[in-house]
Amino acid sequence: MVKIENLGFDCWFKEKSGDICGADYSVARVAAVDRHYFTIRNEQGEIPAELAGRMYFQAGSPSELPCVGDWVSVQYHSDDTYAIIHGVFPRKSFLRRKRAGSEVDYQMIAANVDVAFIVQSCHFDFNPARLNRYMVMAADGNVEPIVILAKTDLISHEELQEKIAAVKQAGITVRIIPLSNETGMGLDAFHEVLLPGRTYCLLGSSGVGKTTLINGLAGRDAYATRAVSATGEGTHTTTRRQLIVLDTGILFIDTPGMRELGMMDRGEGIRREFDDILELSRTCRFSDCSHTQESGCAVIAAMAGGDLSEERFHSYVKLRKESEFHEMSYLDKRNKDKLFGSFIKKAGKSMKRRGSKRER
Ligand SMILES: Nc1nc2c(ncn2[C@@H]2O[C@H](COP(=O)(O)OP(=O)(O)OP(=O)(O)O)[C@@H](O)[C@H]2O)c(=O)[nH]1
Ligand SMILES: [Zn+2]
Repeated sequence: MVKIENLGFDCWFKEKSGDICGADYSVARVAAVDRHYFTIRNEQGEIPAELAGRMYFQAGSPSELPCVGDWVSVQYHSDDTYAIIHGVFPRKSFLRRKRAGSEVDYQMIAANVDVAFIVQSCHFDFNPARLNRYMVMAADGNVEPIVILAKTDLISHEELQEKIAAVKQAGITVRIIPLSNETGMGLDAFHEVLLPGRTYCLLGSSGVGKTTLINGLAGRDAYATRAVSATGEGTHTTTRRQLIVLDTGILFIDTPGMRELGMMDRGEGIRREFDDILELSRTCRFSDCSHTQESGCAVIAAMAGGDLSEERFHSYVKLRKESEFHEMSYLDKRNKDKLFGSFIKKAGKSMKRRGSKRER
């Protein structure tokens, strides 16, 4: 059986127990969140959980509600098969990002992450400015960043030295681990960083080799999907495990928010990389020009005149489609979050339900 300390509950959190956890409460860690459905991890394993209705009322914003990695105080019910979360511990560190269009509203991505590996592939993905944005995010949340330059097998030794120099040139002074899942180079250095009871995450664009790295440590089913029963309503939802405990006692967090971060980033990259096309499209006759058949389309004119290659335009269209898809799914979720009121309504109902059970 693992102890709560093995899950990362160290002195820092213990000191705060008095304020958060009364005698009737136990401590557990949030392992997955899917809207109102929580999965918590304790010494025994994973248990579905629900927030006490009071928590919805007391939270000033959604970012104060528990997220993956948070330590929470809970009470167990139904022979310990189900838990109610009553409080959240202060966060030692966190990863969050500003919600689009807001200066003050944040989306929590994960809490209590000790080290974030910021992964870029040496090949197409390499971009020191983007690395720096991740560095800022880590610093904002008190998370230690380590840079991984992945897929070193795709470039020469000299090119790798240039890339490392470029990272340092960009003002990044943290540790850099060049590695390749293909040749095994650098994997030892990566493994040496990992300590039992500490929590890690991998941040970076899609396709840079994050999953391959984790699978190398954990075996294929580390993040396997698991059914979590939705409490009370008699429905079921399926949540991918977001906090995993490896056999070696090392903890990894991988949340949908982290994936979206990598995707969004790609959108930004596209805007920068294809700024010539964006510039052109500003001079199209119609502001919503699709650049396929419209008269007065500056993009079509540029292609006809040989100023823009069709190939370049097609790769722009392809990448934009991908990134729009991911940004849309993000907006979708954001809108759901905006319905914070519906959270509260639901909480009210579940409070009433529990209240009426007690009266019986
Ligand atoms: N050449 C090379 N290819 C690699 C390396 N590591 C992973 N790949 C390949 O790169 C592709 C993407 O790897 P993943 O591990 O799925 O990348 P990811 O970052 O998890 O991507 P998402 O799951 O989309 O976030 C796969 O086809 C891997 O086989 C490497 O070190 N060198
Ligand atoms: Zn056009």
